[in-house]
Amino acid sequence: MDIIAYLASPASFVHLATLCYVLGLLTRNELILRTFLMSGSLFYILYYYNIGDRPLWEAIVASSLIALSNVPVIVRIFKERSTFGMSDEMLTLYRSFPNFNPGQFRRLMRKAQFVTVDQSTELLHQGIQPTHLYLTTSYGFSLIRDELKTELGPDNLLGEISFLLGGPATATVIAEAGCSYVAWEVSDLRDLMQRSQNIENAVTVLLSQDIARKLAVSFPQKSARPPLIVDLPKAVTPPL
Ligand SMILES: Nc1ncnc2c1ncn2[C@@H]1O[C@@H]2COP(=O)(O)O[C@H]2[C@H]1O
Repeated sequence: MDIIAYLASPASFVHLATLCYVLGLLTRNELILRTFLMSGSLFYILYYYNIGDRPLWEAIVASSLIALSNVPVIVRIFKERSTFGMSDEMLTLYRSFPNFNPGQFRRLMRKAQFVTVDQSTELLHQGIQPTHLYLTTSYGFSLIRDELKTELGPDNLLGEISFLLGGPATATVIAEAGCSYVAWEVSDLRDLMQRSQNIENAVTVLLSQDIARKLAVSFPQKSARPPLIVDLPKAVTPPL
């Protein structure tokens, strides 16, 4: 049989369908797997349509349902991996989350509040447990610790130390009139992290990197509290 006749015959469709299924099942990449499974189902549909005197409609409907069931998952994977449809404002903000994939970033942003301050507002108070974590998106933030004061600009996380350590704020932060920030309720963030291990990892890395960046330009005024030393029970030597 020459190649043209073979490609036009129903046998080629079933061979291609099988090849797609086999290649799909050999990969661990979910997008490729689902694309192969869908292509395999489409070749089966062509096969069932052409194999007999009349199309095998029952088999065509079954294969169509199998092919279609891949579509929502393929769309979801695309949305996870692509910034398609994000506004310019979101794309700019996304640069502050380099270790998040677009899907994780979208989930995080669904919990965010975007605030522009019209009068001077205290966001964090030294010694008091914060209710929110903040990301500055403009200049105009005053950071006050004990008798020291400095100004902070955009792209700074605020409240990440108490978020990670579970203690009170280590400084007071005041947002001056006109400045803007993004805020997350601590409880929403913890909830999100509890539901997704990947988001928990991404948030932890983001906060740790922010602290490391701040530490790189600070000098200790006093020594940090030493690690807690716990008296562990002595190991019992089993009798011989
Ligand atoms: N040296 C610093 N440089 C920049 N930001 C700081 C510094 N010290 C404290 N902060 C911020 O001020 C916040 C006060 O609340 P947290 O201690 O939770 O987290 C703190 C940091 O986000």
